[in-house]
Amino acid sequence: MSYTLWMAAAPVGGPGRGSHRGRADARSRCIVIPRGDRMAWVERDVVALVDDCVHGEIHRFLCAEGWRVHRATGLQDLAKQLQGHTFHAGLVQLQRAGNNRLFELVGRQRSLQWIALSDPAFWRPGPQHRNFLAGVYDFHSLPVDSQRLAISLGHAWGKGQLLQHPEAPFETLEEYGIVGSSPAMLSFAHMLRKASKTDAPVLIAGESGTGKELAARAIHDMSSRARKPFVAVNCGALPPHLIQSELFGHEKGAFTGAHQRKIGRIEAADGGTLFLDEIADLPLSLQANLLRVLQDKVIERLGSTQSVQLDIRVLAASHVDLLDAVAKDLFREDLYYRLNVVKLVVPPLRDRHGDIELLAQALLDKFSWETLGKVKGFSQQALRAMNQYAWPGNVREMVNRIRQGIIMAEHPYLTPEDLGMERRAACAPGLTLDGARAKAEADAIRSALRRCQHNVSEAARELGVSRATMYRLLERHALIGPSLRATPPEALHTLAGATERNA
Ligand SMILES: Nc1ncnc2c1ncn2[C@@H]1O[C@H](COP(=O)(O)OP(=O)(O)OP(=O)(O)O)[C@@H](O)[C@H]1O
Repeated sequence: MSYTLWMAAAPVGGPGRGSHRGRADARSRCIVIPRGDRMAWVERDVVALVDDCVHGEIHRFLCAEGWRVHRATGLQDLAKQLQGHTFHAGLVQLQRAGNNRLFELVGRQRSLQWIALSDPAFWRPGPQHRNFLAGVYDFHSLPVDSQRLAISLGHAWGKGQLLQHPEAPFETLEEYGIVGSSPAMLSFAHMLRKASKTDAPVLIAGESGTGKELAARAIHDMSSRARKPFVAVNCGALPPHLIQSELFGHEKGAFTGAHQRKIGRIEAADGGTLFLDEIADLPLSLQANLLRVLQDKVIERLGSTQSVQLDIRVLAASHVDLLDAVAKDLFREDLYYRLNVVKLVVPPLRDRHGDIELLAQALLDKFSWETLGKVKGFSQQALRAMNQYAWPGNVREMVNRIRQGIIMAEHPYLTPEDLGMERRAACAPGLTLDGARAKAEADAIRSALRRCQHNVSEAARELGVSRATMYRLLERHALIGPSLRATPPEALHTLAGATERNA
């Protein structure tokens, strides 16, 4: 059975009730949804773990609004009810049962959307609640505003119903911290799930900050190696003179300063998954050694002639086009084909239509505890600015902007200025898509530079690009002002040249 999409946003009893195409029928405890020329009747159940007082407050109201409330008497009863019935929405009171077993139980439910009721005087989120907070659909302070609860319960139920729908071909990756339900992300999630079922190497491509490392982690967590180590190595961040010993380890006395045996990162991943991020930055000399690891699953520590047999799965990521690097003799072709058995491409944020608000809200939920919930949401202007922006630094840029906004905000609703997005970021009429992207990119760079007092390295970090890429972008957008010209021109060229490989 399938329902029209707007059903998820058709709360019962909220403001504008008469204008909604769905209406509640309290006697039959159903929501009435017109589908084409006929009506569909859908029963709406909600499971609730709340104390007597809250139950008394909400039970009558929710029943009158057409909800069937299944009250759990405790954690065990909740677990039993969840096993015996498919719920799309749940209510959980945090002050009463805010313990780890509850958070675990709540986090395990895939499609069920939870609404948390809490009394801020009794329950305050801490860092250990991050995952839980990111997974909860909505929060309400006690005493409950019934009208608002009915609205968000309607939304939560609709979302849960859509996610649980047996005909839905794709599932999101939210349980792995990857937010997004746009068609591009659902299709990516579908492929990622398939990739996780094998032991084959996976090459994860995608622009900087799109979530390649998160994707690698999700593949590992879904795989049969989930209980074994996940070792991530950023090949671009290792100093060239240390890279071999970092990756392969060394024996005592292998070189001056090698006072004791050291297990390298590859060996540390034995039994689990080795994730090689920014693989294009691996020097050619080490690419040959890595090829051997992939082919024979053996390594030799520096200073040793003994081979160590390993059982590892290799995942690699790159934001540069590796085939292009192969064509330029910067990357070994044989290694490329060894790594590229399965290829996943993480879509850039600008192509994830519909995900911007979802992601922004999830990030706000994740980070707002840092200021004890001082920030409640986004202003309409901020949402518009975010939706119109090209996000050259992808999700990482969004993370940075929202964190900064939360810290700097003077009001409960973040404005475009709090996010470092000027209102004029909106597209000017007559601008082509490429023109709009270029303009947005230049605006983002200007704002980042301003925020970082024109410190190029810091601004590059904030935007999620390398320093070399940053210089190339500065040149492209003619943004190299007097303060930046302090960098010697030859250094600029070297950097820009290096970037051709990277960007
Ligand atoms: N879909 C997502 N949902 C929630 N957070 C995300 C998502 N994608 C990325 N992030 C967050 O964005 C930041 C950047 O993600 P990540 O490091 O995985 O990107 P990357 O593509 O590996 O970047 P790079 O190419 O620079 O290595 C991290 O803080 C990550 O948690």
